[in-house]
Amino acid sequence: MDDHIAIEELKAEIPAVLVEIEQEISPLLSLGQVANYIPELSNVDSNNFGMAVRFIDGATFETGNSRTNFSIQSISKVFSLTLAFAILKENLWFRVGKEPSGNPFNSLIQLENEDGKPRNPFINAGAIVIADIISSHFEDPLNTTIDFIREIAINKELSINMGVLQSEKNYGHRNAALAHFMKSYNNIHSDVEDVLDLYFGHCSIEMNCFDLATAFLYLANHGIHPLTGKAYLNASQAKRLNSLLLTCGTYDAAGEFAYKVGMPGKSGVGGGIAAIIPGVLSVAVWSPGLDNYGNSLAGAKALELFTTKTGISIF
Ligand SMILES: NC(=O)CC[C@H](N)C(=O)O
Repeated sequence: MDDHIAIEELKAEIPAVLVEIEQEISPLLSLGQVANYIPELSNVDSNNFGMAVRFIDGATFETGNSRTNFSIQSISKVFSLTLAFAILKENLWFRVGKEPSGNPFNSLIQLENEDGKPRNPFINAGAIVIADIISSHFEDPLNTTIDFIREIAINKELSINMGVLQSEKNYGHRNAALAHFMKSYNNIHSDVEDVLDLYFGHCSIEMNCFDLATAFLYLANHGIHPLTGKAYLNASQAKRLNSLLLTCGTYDAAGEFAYKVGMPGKSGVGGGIAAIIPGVLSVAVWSPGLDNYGNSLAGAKALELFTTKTGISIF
């Protein structure tokens, strides 16, 4: 079938699919556990659910609380990796691996066995190394990172939630331990404090589903943002980043997520998940209740229903 016709038929289906998804996930909203390591996250109402789909031509479909801001947390690791990948290119992989960890995102154990080189850029240790690379490269790394995210989200208003940032710092002992441990292996070059400020800073940015779907469009379009024409990665780098999202984007549940959803995606403990289908669309979903792996329980189900009902996935 002609690609264009297939895409137009897909678009026509989506409003009804979103209605069905919202109905079907509703009993799941109470089953997840909202992140409770900082008060700002534990106070978020678990009944929230939002979803936004954006096609690379800009067509948009949304449902629920798709314009309510939430803490993007680890989804920000995709944006920081994009910046670091553009700086170091393939040399990046001397500092951080590209294998699934099979361990929780904040695990310390593997790091010791592997001499301070994190398994991949999406576990906390890996994202802290990425923050170090950005810290060493830019004069004002946090503002550079935020400006980059504002640019790809096409939203100048995006900002950090200062309450979340302060709590991340107050309760960030495990991340500090990871950073210091890697410093002992000389895999952190800047001051640990500066690196953690950047890491906590980008985790504390707030976005909504519409913003996130917009921001992921460059990954759905071979590295070029289709709505601005700006290139952030070349096609090979975009392929590689998407491969990492598929194998590592949802931590030790990445196999299950790939099996059920069939899209490269990234989750965060704020309950967001953003995913893409190359050449077609990006989709972001938000529901704060998490499963045992720290991924949005209803959010992952919504994405599974999305690919199942529409029949579209990367496979
Ligand atoms: N998985 C996540 O979203 C973790 C991010 C969180 N800020 C942390 O460092 O623990």
